[in-house]
Amino acid sequence: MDLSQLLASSPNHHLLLHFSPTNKSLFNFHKPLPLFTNFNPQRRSSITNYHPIKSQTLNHNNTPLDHDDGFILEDVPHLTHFLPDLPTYPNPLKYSQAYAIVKNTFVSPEDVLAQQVVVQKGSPRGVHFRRAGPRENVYFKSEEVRACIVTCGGLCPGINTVIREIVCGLNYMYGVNTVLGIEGGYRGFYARNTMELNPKVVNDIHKRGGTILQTSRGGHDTNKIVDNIQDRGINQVYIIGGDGTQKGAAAIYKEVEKRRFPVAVAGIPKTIDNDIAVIDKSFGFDTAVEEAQRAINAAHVEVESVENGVGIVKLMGRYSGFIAMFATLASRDVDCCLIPESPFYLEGQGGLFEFVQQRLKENGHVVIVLAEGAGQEYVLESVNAAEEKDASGNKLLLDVGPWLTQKIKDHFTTVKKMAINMKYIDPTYMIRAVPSNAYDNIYCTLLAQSAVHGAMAGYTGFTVGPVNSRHAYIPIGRVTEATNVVKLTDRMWARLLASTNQPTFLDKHE
Ligand SMILES: Nc1ncnc2c1ncn2[C@@H]1O[C@H](COP(=O)(O)OP(=O)(O)OP(=O)(O)O)[C@@H](O)[C@H]1O
Ligand SMILES: O=P(O)(O)OC[C@H]1O[C@](O)(CO)[C@@H](O)[C@@H]1O
Ligand SMILES: [Mg+2]
Repeated sequence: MDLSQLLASSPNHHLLLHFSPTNKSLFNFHKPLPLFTNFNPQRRSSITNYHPIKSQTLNHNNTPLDHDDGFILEDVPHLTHFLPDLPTYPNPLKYSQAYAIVKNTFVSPEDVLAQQVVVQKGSPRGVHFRRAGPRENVYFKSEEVRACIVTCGGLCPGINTVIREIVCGLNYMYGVNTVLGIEGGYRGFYARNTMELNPKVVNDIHKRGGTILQTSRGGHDTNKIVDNIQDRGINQVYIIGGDGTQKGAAAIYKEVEKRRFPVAVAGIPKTIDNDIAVIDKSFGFDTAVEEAQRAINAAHVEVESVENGVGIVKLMGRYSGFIAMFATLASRDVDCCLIPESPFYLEGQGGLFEFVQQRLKENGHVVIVLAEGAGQEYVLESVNAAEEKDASGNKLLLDVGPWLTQKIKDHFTTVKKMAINMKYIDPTYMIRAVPSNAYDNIYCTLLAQSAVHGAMAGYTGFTVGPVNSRHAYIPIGRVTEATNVVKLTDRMWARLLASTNQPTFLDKHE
């Protein structure tokens, strides 16, 4: 039995597959753990803590060889899990000019990607995800597809490219003519209009930043959204957004499944903060880092042209300092990078004031890159503000930029009696409102095409994204269970410290 037959015959949504080298077929199906039968994103942590089953091969004395492959496939749901009689059709790509001479047009149902590629001899094979790409059979007739696209959460370079490539991918690869754009985020399903999308309408939208569909926070009402999906006869839903959006997508998928609708729900992860777990990097991040260089460069030019110049550049990053870290690593003009993951302090030995003074003495100027989520506890102390939330329930951050600017000014003028030239730059929205760069445009195309192939193949409740450079279908709960943050114990942060030679702020002396 091959995997596709197996999938079609299984009533379970999440299969735990276990590799056995003694088997001819790559996959040896084990009865799924009950945990996987009713997938609940809230319960994902127990899956993470799951200990791989040991495969025990008997030797010729009938005693088990202690041999642990530890292969785990964290699979995505398929429409046939709740609609077992769903008809299937040959993939139209079989007749596509584009794929005419491609050696392997279709991804083998047995192709998977390893989450960990750095392993030791003898280590368990670990977690794998299903490889993204076109499948030999599809579960939709092209002329019957009614797809929709929605964009939610904050902006990010490349959203329009993803929209464009979903529309063009559906049309050019699968002959789909009906694609609706849902306007204004999740609430647009029930409170706004839709727009018709076709290759002509989306032709040059990738040249613009933002989203032609508009976006919003809050307003997610699962029942109203799924009612609307039903009323409009939509059978493929493409949802572009960050961690909050993906949680919303998981809820939509669950409701669709409960109602047993033949609707594929595909998530495309979007976040300027690069805070989505599992995937290598989020689209638009590269563009944002590049755009941040312009602000850092401006700060550097300003401060090196005056006496005792202090430049501060505030960049986005609520809980994850990736933009600040990568922008710093790329620039070489940054003296110190402050991120939410690495607490800092101002006064005393090893503090920021001491460091600024030292760099002013050595170089005559200093540039600080500050992630917006850094030092929130200090700002809170100084302004004593009540906690506010946005419409989606995300905590609204206090503005650390002006706070730090003032602190440094006060310290040098009143304590050190030293004149400094402060230049504060806040390009936060500018770095995410630009169109995507060449790299991100290609990345967005791959994401969009992978999402289209996955939905056409009947997968649902999945997020698409690169895992170790290859695109995979990932269960939505897997990308929302944790936030991707800069790990101070990883080498990347050490590389930054080695490059800027800034204080680590680890040894505060009270
Ligand atoms: N737990 C949740 N369940 C259902 N819907 C949610 C959930 N969290 C957020 N949403 C919805 O998802 C949409 C976007 O969420 P949010 O504003 O948090 O942005 P995001 O997708 O996380 O993107 P980003 O953080 O990159 O701006 C909103 O419409 C919000 O109502
Ligand atoms: O667009 P808003 O609602 O001002 O939100 C800004 C937030 O969105 C993000 O860009 C994430 O999308 C954060 O970096 C930032 O804090
Ligand atoms: Mg978010």
